[in-house]
Amino acid sequence: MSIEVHDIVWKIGKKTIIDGISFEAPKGKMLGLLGPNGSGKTSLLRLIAGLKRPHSGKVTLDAQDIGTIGRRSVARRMAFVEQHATTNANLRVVDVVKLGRFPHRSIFSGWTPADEEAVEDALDRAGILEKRNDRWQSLSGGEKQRAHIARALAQSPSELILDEPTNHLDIQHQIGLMRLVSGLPITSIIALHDLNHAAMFCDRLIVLQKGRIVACGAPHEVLTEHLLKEVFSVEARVESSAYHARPHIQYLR
Ligand SMILES: Nc1ncnc2c1ncn2[C@@H]1O[C@H](COP(=O)(O)OP(=O)(O)OP(=O)(O)O)[C@@H](O)[C@H]1O
Repeated sequence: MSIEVHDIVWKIGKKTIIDGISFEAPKGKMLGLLGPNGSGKTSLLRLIAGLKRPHSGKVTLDAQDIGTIGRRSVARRMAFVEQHATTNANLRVVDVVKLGRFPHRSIFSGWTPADEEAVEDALDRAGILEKRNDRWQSLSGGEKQRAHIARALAQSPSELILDEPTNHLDIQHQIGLMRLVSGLPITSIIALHDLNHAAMFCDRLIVLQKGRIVACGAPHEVLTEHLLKEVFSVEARVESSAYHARPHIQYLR
C-alpha cells in the first residue's frame, strides 16, 4: 500500500470535521471519494496530502508518517490538484506546467531533456498542448483546470490526489480526464460529485457523510439505491450498464 489513513480526526474549533477515518488506497488503482456537500472530502484530501495535520491518527506513505517527510520529498512523489487551485502570476501555460518539475530539480541541475519531455507529455495528455504559449489569464475556467492537471502530471507522481477535477470541464474533457487518470499506472484518489462517472472509472469507492466513512468497496457494492436515498437524499434506480458492466444510476424525477 502506498497511502494509508489511520484513524484520523481533524477539528475546526470544537467542530469535528473528520471523525475517525481509516482506509488504504490500493496501489496503482483509482479510488473515488464521494459524499454530499460539506461531508469532508476536501478536508480529508488536504490531510492526505500533508497540507493539514490531524489532531489524532496519521497518514502514511509507504508506512512513513507523512508529517515526518519533508515537503519537497512528498512533492517528488505526490501531486495534488486542489479544487480552487489558483495561479495569479501572468505566466504562459507552459511556464505554469514547468513548475511541476520543481521538486525534481536541484540548484545545480539545469533544465534537462527529461524535464522537457515530462512537460510536453503532460500538456498533451491534459489536452492543453495547443494553448502552451497562451497567457494564463486568457484561459477559460476549464482550460485552467486542465493546465493544473498538466502541472500535476509533469510532476511524474506515483500518487495523484484530485479534488473535483472535472467540475469546470465540458463532457468530452470530463470523460477524457477520467479515462486518463484510470489508465495511469499510479495510485489516485479523486473526489467527485458525478456518481455515474465514479462508477464507470473508479476501481473502488469511499462514501463520506458528516466526516465519517459510511460505505466503501467496489462501485457495485457501494452505489445502491438504499445508499443514494440515505446519504444523498435522492430516489434513483441502479442497473448494471449494458455498455461497461458497471452500475448505472438513473435518477427519478
Ligand atoms: N476553514 C473552515 N472554517 C470552518 N468550517 C470549515 C472550514 N473548512 C471546512 N469547514 C467545514 O468542514 C466541513 C467539511 O468541508 P469540506 O470542504 O471538507 O467538505 P466537502 O465534502 O469537500 O464539500 P463540497 O462537496 O461542498 O466541496 C463543512 O461543514 C465545512 O463547512
